[in-house]
Formats: sequence, structure tokens, C-alpha cells
Amino acid sequence: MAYAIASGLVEKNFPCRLFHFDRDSAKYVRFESIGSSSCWKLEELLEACDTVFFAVKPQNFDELLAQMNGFPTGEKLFVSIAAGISTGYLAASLGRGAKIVRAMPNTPLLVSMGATALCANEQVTPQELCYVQQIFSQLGVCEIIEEELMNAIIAVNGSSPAVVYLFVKAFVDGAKEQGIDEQLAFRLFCQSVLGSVEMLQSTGKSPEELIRMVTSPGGTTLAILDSLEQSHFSEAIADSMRACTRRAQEIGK
Ligand SMILES: NC(=O)C1=CN([C@@H]2O[C@H](COP(=O)(O)OP(=O)(O)OC[C@H]3O[C@@H](n4cnc5c(N)ncnc54)[C@H](OP(=O)(O)O)[C@@H]3O)[C@@H](O)[C@H]2O)C=CC1
Ligand SMILES: O=C(O)[C@@H]1CCC=N1
Repeated sequence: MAYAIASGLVEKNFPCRLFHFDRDSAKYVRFESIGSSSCWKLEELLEACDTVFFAVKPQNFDELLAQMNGFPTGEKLFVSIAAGISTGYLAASLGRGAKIVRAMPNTPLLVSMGATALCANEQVTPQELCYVQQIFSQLGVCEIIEEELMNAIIAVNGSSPAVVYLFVKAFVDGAKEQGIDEQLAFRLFCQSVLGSVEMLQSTGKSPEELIRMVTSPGGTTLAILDSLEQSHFSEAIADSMRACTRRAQEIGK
């Protein structure tokens, strides 16, 4: 994720200098290839940067924060993209005055089509939050939300790409089973998803209205929708979103 953010900023010519630190120096080649400077110690990075992104897995946070112990946070802005880790948890280690933005991005930011949600603690000024919003806006859309919704939002943008890919795979597998060439089904279905999303965004019509436009009385769409609802499709999605939020809450404990 760190590379996706950094390379996106470089591609968009966002005015900034980039530095990276990772305990696995094999990762450095990729970052150096986009002009980011390698730091061989965390302190080097902390000294060089005004805005510091934390992009390690949630289970690595304790050791990362321990490495930072005692380093003056000063006016630095910290941005964490970890699922489930609250600004309060980070402030308990970084110090109560630490400026912390919590972000939930998603992998489509690799193709500048990301969707990111942000919140900040009270130490962050509106200008600083706006700066972080500008960063993520280079890579797609970026919305500011309340921290109490940061765990629930993960199902909506952070994890949802995986569900979309699963959905595509299920349709392509279903097409194959009915004798349709896999690649052809993939092309037609992806275009159908793209076109449907464009309809939602450009017509201003609700999902329900657009469903009505596709569904002829007694026709094929009614058959596919009825069959999905008999399998409790909407309920399964809502259940899966609750599971996602619960997992984020567990990670944060
Ligand atoms: N993947 C996604 O779609 C999304 C992920 N996120 C969040 O992004 C974060 C990063 O995920 P991802 O990019 O997949 O993670 P990766 O494991 O790919 O990258 C994290 C890197 O940090 C290194 N690292 C771990 N601990 C330390 C440490 N103490 N000091 C220095 N480097 C360290 C890791 O090394 P090593 O490999 O040795 O552990 C690894 O190279 C997660 O917190 C996740 O919740 C948020 C939104 C979407
Ligand atoms: O699976 C995860 O925990 C991370 C957070 C959102 C997407 N990937």
C-alpha cells in the first residue's frame, strides 16, 4: 500500500520529497526506482519528513511504536492506513499532542481510482487534514468521516474490492459452466460492471430505479434477481459487512 500511494503521487507530480523505511531492505529497489530516498534507520526517516505514513500491518504496530519511543513528535503529521488501529491507540504511544490522521484507502488507488476515507484527532488542524485529503485525492476520491465509523467503512471501500473480484469470478465461472469462453465472459462482464457504475454516477438515478429499467415484467432479470434473493443475497452482504467491522474491532483491541 505504501508503494501504491508513493508511486501514485510521483505519477501525478504531487509536490513532495519522498523517503521510505522498511525493515525488509529488499523492498527498497522499487521505492528508489520512483525517486524515493532510502532511510536505513527509522530515526533518519523521522528527521527527514514532516508527514509520516505508517503502512505496516496492524500486528506490527506495537513493535513499530516501540521503535519510535522517545522520538519527539513535534509538529509532525502522522498518517496511519492500518485497519482497526484508532488515533487514540497511536496517541497513547506517540504522545497526547501527536497529530494523527487515520485513513482507510483501497488497492484501486494503484490505478488512480482509489476510494479513501479519512478522520483525524483533535490535534490536526483543518489545513493539515485538507493536505492529507489532497494527497489521497490525487489517487481517486477521498471522503472525511467521523472516527467512530472508521471500522464500519472498511467493508465499504477497503475490503470491498475483494468482494467485487469474487463477484466477477463467480459470473465468469458461471458463464464458463454454460459454455461461454472465459475471456469473452470476462470482457463482457467487466464492461457491464463499468457501464453500470457509470449509469449510477452519471444519471443520478437510484439503484432501485436502475434495477427497474433493466427488469422487464416476467423476464430474465426478474429470474436472476429472484434466484439471488432466494439465496439471501442482500442479507449475506449485510452479514459479511458486519463480520468485516467485527474483525476490525478485534484487531484494534
Ligand atoms: N491491502 C489493502 O487492500 C489495504 C491495506 N490497508 C492497510 O495497509 C497496511 C499495510 O498493508 P500492506 O501494504 O498489505 O502490508 P505489507 O506487509 O505489504 O507492507 C508492510 C511493510 O512494512 C514492513 N514492516 C513491518 N513491521 C515493520 C517495522 N516495525 N519497521 C519497519 N518495517 C516494518 C513489512 O515487512 P515484513 O514483510 O517483514 O513484515 C512490509 O515490508 C495494513 O495496516 C492494512 O491494514 C489499508 C487499506 C487497504
Ligand atoms: O484485509 C485487510 O485487513 C486490509 C484492510 C482493508 C483491506 N485490506
